[in-house]
Amino acid sequence: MSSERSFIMIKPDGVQRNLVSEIIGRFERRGYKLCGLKMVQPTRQLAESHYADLSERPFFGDLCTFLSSSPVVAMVWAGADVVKQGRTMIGATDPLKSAPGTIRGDLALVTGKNVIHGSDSCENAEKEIALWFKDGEVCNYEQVTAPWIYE
Ligand SMILES: Nc1ncnc2c1ncn2[C@@H]1O[C@H](COP(=O)(O)OP(=O)(O)OP(=O)(O)O)[C@@H](O)[C@H]1O
Repeated sequence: MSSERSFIMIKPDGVQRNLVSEIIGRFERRGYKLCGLKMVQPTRQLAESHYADLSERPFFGDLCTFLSSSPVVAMVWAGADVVKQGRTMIGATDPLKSAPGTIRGDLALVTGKNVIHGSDSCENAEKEIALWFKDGEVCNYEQVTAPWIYE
């Protein structure tokens, strides 16, 4: 059983479009364990910190304005290979290049409104969890269904 964790965020468009249960359901049904969840309207500063790696890109300002424009659902999911598998479930950055069956391939059309974020490495996942969650807000518990999910 893996303790790997990923930071997954339903962006403002996903919340406004009532896609929260659809997205959470996909991670639940896959077998992943929900360890943290909160709704928050990010400050501009939090949005800029989250996307700091993109600060030199021309779309950085618009991206941070968008992320702080409305509430998001911030989550921690745990389980086997969750960082890579989460990215696969999410699909390509450009929804038009995302395969059907992926979240973006099924639910989005443009890069600037691609409904969800997922960590791109285990190291970044832990950094993002520390940025978005305070101590005590993320739970570490035994998933009673684990023996029915893992060998
Ligand atoms: N060329 C672009 N024009 C406008 N927005 C962009 C562009 N490229 C990326 N973005 C936005 O910035 C976000 C972060 O870009 P990144 O390259 O890290 O893609 P990603 O890892 O698929 O997305 P995320 O970090 O949100 O999971 C994208 O999800 C998208 O919303």
